[in-house]
Amino acid sequence: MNIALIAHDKKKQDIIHFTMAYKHVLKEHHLFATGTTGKNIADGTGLPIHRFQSGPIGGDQQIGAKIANNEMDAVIFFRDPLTAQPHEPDVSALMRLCDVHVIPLATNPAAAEIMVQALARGDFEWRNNAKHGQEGKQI
Ligand SMILES: O=C(CO)COP(=O)(O)O
Repeated sequence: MNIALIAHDKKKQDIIHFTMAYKHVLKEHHLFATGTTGKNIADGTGLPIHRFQSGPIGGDQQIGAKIANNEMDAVIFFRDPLTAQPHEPDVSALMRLCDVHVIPLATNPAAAEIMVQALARGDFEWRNNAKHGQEGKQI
């Protein structure tokens, strides 16, 4: 599965701890991230991860494009709900696209834990059907 990992600055430590704890699951998947989050995760865990631009300069939109193209299977996005973000429209657009394309989105560690455990159980196999069944179709 293709999994996007994103964290706002005050949540970066949380996502490093999370990816360390679930490295054994995440290493079986293709990982993508916004720039700084990706660097922190790669440095902290050694996991290979494709890094897009940093969020405020377009990384959220690049991940959104992958979602729109049905190329992302899950998004883990540790948002900071207590700090205004200069690129709030991009953040909202990314989450909106998850809902448009029915892509699982976890916005905090409790939800992400459930998501990763489901991933380990094979509960995301329906995404393979969604990818092969919907190619080129409008929704
Ligand atoms: O701002 C972000 C998500 O909206 C995250 O971007 P960085 O991973 O580059 O810090």
